[in-house]
Amino acid sequence: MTAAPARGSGTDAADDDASGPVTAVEADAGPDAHHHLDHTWQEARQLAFDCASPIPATPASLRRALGRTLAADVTALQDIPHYASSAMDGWAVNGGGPWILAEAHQRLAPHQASPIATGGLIPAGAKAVLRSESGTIAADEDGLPILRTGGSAKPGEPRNGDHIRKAAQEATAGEPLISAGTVLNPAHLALAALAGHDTVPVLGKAVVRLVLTGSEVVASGLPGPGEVRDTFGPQLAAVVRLLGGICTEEVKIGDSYAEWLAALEDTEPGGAGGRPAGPDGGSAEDVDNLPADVVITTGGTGVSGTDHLRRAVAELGGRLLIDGIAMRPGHPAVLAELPDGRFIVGLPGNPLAAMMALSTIGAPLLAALGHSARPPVVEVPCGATLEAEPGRTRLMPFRLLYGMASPARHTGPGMMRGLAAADGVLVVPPHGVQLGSLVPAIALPWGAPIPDAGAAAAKAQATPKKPARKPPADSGPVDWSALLD
Ligand SMILES: Nc1nc2c(c(=O)[nH]1)N[C@H]1C(S)=C(S)[C@@H](COP(=O)(O)OP(=O)(O)OC[C@H]3O[C@@H](n4cnc5c(N)ncnc54)[C@H](O)[C@@H]3O)O[C@H]1N2
Ligand code: MOO
Repeated sequence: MTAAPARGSGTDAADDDASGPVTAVEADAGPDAHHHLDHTWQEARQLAFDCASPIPATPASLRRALGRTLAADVTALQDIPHYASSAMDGWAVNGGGPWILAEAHQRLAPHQASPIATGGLIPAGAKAVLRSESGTIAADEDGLPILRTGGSAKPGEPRNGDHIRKAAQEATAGEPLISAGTVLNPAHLALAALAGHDTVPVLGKAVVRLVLTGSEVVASGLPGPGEVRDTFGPQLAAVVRLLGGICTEEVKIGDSYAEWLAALEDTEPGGAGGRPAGPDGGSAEDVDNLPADVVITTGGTGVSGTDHLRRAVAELGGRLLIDGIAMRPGHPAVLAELPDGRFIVGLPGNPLAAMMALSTIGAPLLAALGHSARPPVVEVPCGATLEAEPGRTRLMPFRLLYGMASPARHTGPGMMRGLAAADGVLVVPPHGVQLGSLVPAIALPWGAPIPDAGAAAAKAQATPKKPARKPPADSGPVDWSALLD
């Protein structure tokens, strides 16, 4: 097998050596075929990663910072706690009892006490807090109220310092609390608030705008003949989020060129009929007002009179970085860059084709913009023999059965059933795969990582072992795919 002449650095070994020669192939022949060479699957993936630089760090409000990666250490802006406070409801006291009651917050002289609530500021002069259940208010001989220990008070209570939370107990001003590189969880956000921060610096992520096209597409109910239910609205924003982008807006347009051009021209956040796309949209804070870094379109990548993507990109002065990938499904996928720096990811309209195109070029692009490594390609033992299909890589959703990858059923370009049940996607090289041999695979954005049998085998080879007992003659791999429903 030939190693890939990678465009740029960081090519996965699994990409190269398991997927055959990486030479560009002729686009499908036919009256409307494009007169250019398609990129191979490997080239497209690498190019989509290499074309983008990480988006600079930005301040994010605490509510928006969950799951983001901290770009710089968070330090305490002042002592935490920044004042001594009471840990109990009761009285702040100075010295031993009985105590004369003073006004709250007033400096306490010896044998004076004043009422205090949990969290209340310890007044000057106070040495301890007496819990409310350990004290009683009585009248002295002159009928004035005095505080005495009683109730559940233990002997010697209160000792100096009892129930006082000292200032700086948790941290002193300037102390680092959360390290750069941490992926922020809810407790980190609470700690940052405690430390006095309103925002935290986070690594940049791509802001993504979705443009869903097609006048036949209906968003709810049962579609009539010639209509289709929208499969992108319910999933795309979520998948973009799983791939490391922030989906701020979703725009639906019909099939006219004017609508296409307007949708791609529009850089106004929240402009032209857009609506917030799921949980990342909504109430205005940081990201909602940022222009998109990436526009993902669906449909219109084909060659019919209503397929306007390439023309709109050209009219806007953009350039096509990828115009067709030698893969199936998802072949007509497009990656373009506009003069203002926005990337356009053109996904085919067929639902499975779109998701395969998104995995191929959208995932590495969003990873590069979002400071992440390129999603890995691993190797799994193939549970079926897959014939050669010269000139194109096939992306096949698979189920793992007894550790072997069996291609799922219902995986036509317009289907979602196979992907919905899948454990990952096989990247079948043009020369096919023999039953039992290793085949490259990628994980699903929402799925568990796939155990890398290739890496495990390489490790086992590197570690000399006792000779294994000879396997029985009939112990070859079994094609389990008949078990798939
Ligand atoms: N003469 C040729 N025709 C086609 C070719 C070709 O090479 N020559 N390629 C085929 C392939 S492969 C694909 S993929 C599609 C690409 O189509 P488009 O990107 O132009 O998408 P549309 O034509 O708009 O739609 C295709 C298909 O997808 C349905 N669709 C669109 N949006 C949605 C949605 N939101 N939810 C569900 N389904 C959607 C649409 O109704 C069509 O059925 O072109 C082939 N044709
Ligand atoms: O590439 Mo189309 O992507 O077969 O459906």
